[in-house]
Amino acid sequence: MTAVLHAPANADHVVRMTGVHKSFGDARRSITALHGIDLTVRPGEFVCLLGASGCGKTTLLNLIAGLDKPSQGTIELSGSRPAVMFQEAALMPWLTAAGNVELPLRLAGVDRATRRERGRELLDLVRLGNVGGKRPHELSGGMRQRVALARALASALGASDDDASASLLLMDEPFSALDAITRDVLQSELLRVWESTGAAVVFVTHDVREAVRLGQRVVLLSSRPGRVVQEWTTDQSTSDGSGLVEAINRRLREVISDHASA
Ligand SMILES: Nc1ncnc2c1ncn2[C@@H]1O[C@H](COP(=O)(O)OP(=O)(O)OP(=O)(O)O)[C@@H](O)[C@H]1O
Repeated sequence: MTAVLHAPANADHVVRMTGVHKSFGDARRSITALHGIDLTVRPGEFVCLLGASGCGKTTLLNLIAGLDKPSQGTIELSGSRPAVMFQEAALMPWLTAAGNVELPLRLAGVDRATRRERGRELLDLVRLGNVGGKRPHELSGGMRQRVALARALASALGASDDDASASLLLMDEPFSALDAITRDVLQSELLRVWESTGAAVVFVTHDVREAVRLGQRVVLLSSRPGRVVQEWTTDQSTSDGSGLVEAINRRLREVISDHASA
């Protein structure tokens, strides 16, 4: 069975994937990118998807985002369509930072006064309240990613935070093109923004440290075809996470070498 379903608004999950397979190509030359994925993300949860290059992380996000359809299995979504943020900010160069943040609201038919106010609020949230009038080429890479985050929040949350519990933000290696210092700053900014909005986040990365720092749960995918190999719950209150980073790195190395010798 293949289906993308809509769960009731008060569901105990923002997305539930059951037995999801994804293949590309035709019967003669087919690539299986994902094999039997079962994954549930609860409202407000922060889940990191970790795996080696080519294991199907982006494919999985695209399926949740509705940008592609599963070959088999079901994907149940509650709330509205998830918002996506990519490695590149992909801002509209002719719009100001504020104009970019307001764009999803404009497309959703939100009136001008409300979207101006909401745009300002979201730019303030990502600490860019003073650059709303600048265009993307006038901003640093880190600032552009902050604008992209504010725009994704506008798309996920809409004109107010009232229904944030059903919102889902999908992030595909959003900080991997940034230098280490900017990445570190943006990771803590993202945690602050996540805590203040209450939206759920699915964050794709191949960086174990980043996954452990950000996620409440880290889900490891095998090399292609991607399957869920193991999951860890992080408990950031009791340790600095270094033991967990080491354990996940060990498992990741095993997964990669199993694949190389298969
Ligand atoms: N549209 C497509 N047509 C054919 N093959 C595809 C398509 N999209 C992805 N693939 C293949 O599916 C597999 C998974 O790709 P995907 O981009 O999801 O991996 P990934 O884990 O996100 O990789 P990376 O970390 O390098 O970005 C790869 O082998 C890729 O070549």
